[in-house]
Amino acid sequence: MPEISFSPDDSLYRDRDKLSEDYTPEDIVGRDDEIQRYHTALQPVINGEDPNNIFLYGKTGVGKTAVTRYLLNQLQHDSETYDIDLTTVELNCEGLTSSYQVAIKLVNEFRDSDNRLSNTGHPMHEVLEQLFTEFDDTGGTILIVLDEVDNIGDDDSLLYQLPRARSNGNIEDARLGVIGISNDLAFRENLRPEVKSSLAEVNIRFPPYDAEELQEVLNQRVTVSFYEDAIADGVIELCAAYGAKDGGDARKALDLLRAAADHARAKDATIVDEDNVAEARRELEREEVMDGIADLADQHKLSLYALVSLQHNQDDPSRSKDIYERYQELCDISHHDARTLRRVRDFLGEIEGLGVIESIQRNQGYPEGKYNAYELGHDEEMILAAMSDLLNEVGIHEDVADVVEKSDRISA
Ligand SMILES: Nc1ncnc2c1ncn2[C@@H]1O[C@H](COP(=O)(O)OP(=O)(O)OP(=O)(O)O)[C@@H](O)[C@H]1O
Repeated sequence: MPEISFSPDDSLYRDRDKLSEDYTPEDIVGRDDEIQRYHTALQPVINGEDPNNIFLYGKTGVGKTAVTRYLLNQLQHDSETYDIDLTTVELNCEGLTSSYQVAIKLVNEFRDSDNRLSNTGHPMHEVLEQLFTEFDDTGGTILIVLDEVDNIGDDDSLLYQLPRARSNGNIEDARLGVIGISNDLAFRENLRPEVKSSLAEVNIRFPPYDAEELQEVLNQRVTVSFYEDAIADGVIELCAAYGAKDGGDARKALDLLRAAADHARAKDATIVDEDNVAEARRELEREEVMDGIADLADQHKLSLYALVSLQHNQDDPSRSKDIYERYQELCDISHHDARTLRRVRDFLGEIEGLGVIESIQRNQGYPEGKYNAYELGHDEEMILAAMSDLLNEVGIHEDVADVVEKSDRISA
């Protein structure tokens, strides 16, 4: 073993952790209107009145969670000044797909480890009773933040019960407010009217950031994360443009900046430059495409596999009827039911939406008319590596045997 392989290197980063998801920025920039509305909606807490139920919605990475943490920290601080007894509980509902599961988690948020409810085997009304008891025992004002609340799906009875708990006499000694957060815009629309009216007393929409706002977010984070002059001109603009193009997403912009800085650090550079950003961007886009392929359903993967295997030995784009023939062959081998040509065309359209393949419209003239042909939008090695699970199941088509060997090395 070499004497020393890892050693601390901090010539670039002042504090890299401040670029991470877990860090709550001390200052929130570019969300003044939303903060003002949110602040107003939380004001009853400081007045010792019943809190509003608040619903925040907007796409991913637009600051819903960051602004919530920022304002609740502030509220907690100010409550102490005015002797208000405030308890806040933040629960991320990812993976919690029913009211029952969320209710159990909430009960457990109020309990210590030797007193927690197990995940199954309790009638819902008992879980609710225990939850209401926890609220009353805690007393004062309780704010429950349910982040990614759309995970709860159609089984939303808890979202009906919580806002009504006090008026229905289920709790007496506590004032309860619910803050629901969602990036699934359809979820709010599809809530039952009686849930919508109580859960979403105050609605606050978080719009996507524009490039200028993202520059503000990045600049603010640069000052706490990097040493002075560590970021070359143009870097912030590039990262902001990337986030703005991709849904006005601050997380994307920050992730790109961090990835670019990691590239610079790996080269022992003391400045992050535009080349580092370009390199990091290629890498992030590649990861995104690979994740997109890995998440495809088997039928989509079979259609894609058919195209990859055809394209390996030809320069011209493949016609859907040829792709379909190869697809049927692959379905036969792997005992999947083959769908119709029309469905396979739909699958190819969806895969095109991920940027994995590209379609080209051809016109053959009479009698064939117009048709779509497809080619790959990324290297075949990468695509095959991303669907190695299907390859294990279907086996390796002879046309791509040499590529698979290479892609195994990529995914390893
Ligand atoms: N206005 C802002 N100022 C500073 N940092 C911000 C701002 N908005 C977002 N961020 C940062 O961007 C990242 C994503 O933001 P956040 O988690 O709040 O988004 P979100 O809208 O809750 O997204 P999701 O719905 O995916 O959870 C976090 O690291 C957050 O700190």
